[in-house]
Amino acid sequence: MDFDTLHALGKTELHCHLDGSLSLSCIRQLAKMINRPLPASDDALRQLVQAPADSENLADYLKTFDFVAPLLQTKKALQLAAFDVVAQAAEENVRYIEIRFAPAFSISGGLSLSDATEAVIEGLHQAMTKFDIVAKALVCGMRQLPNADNQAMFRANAALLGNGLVGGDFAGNEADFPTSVCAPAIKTAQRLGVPLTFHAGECHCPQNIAEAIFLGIPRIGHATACFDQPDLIQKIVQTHTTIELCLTSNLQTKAARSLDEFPYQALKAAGAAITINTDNRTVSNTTLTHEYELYQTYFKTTAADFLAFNLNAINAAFISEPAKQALRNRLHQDYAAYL
Ligand SMILES: O=c1[nH]cnc2c1ncn2[C@@H]1O[C@H](CO)[C@@H](O)[C@H]1O
Ligand SMILES: [Zn+2]
Repeated sequence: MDFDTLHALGKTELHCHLDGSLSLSCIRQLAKMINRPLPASDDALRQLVQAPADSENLADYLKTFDFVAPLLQTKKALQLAAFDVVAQAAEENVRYIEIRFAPAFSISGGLSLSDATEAVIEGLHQAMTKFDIVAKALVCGMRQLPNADNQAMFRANAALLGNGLVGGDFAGNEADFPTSVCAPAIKTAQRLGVPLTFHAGECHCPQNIAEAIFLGIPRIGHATACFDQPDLIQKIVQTHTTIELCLTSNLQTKAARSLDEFPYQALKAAGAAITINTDNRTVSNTTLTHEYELYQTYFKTTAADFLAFNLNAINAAFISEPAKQALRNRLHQDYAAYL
């Protein structure tokens, strides 16, 4: 399929970070609101908000997020940001998206941990009235924060579940803070009834994936380190764990040092539930359409495969069964001409 066809096809995305996906025009608007000077040329700005080409690891990649954090400290800013990311997704015919962000990174201006989420939800709702898309929010605990902080974040947000907020995640510094360190906060989120996904396997550490599955987490972001671990892949399949693959991001963080270390082929051959995601549209300089094009080029992924991955995403989405059925019907229509 050519790029225009991939662009026009209906798509779904489970793994997209708000702060890593702001358009340059939104970044300019938010910077203006706090009188922060930015380079005049978009090329120069892009250099500041994209991961450096020579990122050596996840920690390097994550440094890029420091640039945007000061821009996301008011309700208005978070609302505009959420609207902006949904607009980008809708433009490339994403029908369902879950957008994640870390409330703990948006409280330095006086917002509470739930104010921040309410503002994001407001932006998502505004975008849904304007565009043909369903957009939901996930709140991220951060691995490097104390468990008490992540527990407080999930407690503060649990009351918003079902009203635009549909679940939680853990992101951040995986190399120094393995899954076991986060277990107390994971268990708190689970006790509060927060459906969870979880970043794991981005630092050549299959154990972090295994532990997350052992803790009962049904979705794993990345899971890159399973590429050469057949027993772990079997575990992923047996437990029906859904994997949120992020190809471009993995090549940048060196989670996969080459395409051979990307787990797509191994997971697909084993029959695992895989999904295609951008991770960070701006930091990784990508779109979902571009990711599809890469899979087609590198792995000969077909329209039938893309449909199956989208249905996997719908199955794993943190929404009601009737909402899932409506999205499935839509996707079947979208792909019918290409099967
Ligand atoms: O690929 C990733 N792995 C781990 N953490 C990430 C990744 N992308 C973004 N974040 C982290 O998640 C926070 C909330 O959106 C971001 O601020 C960033 O620190
Ligand atoms: Zn991520």
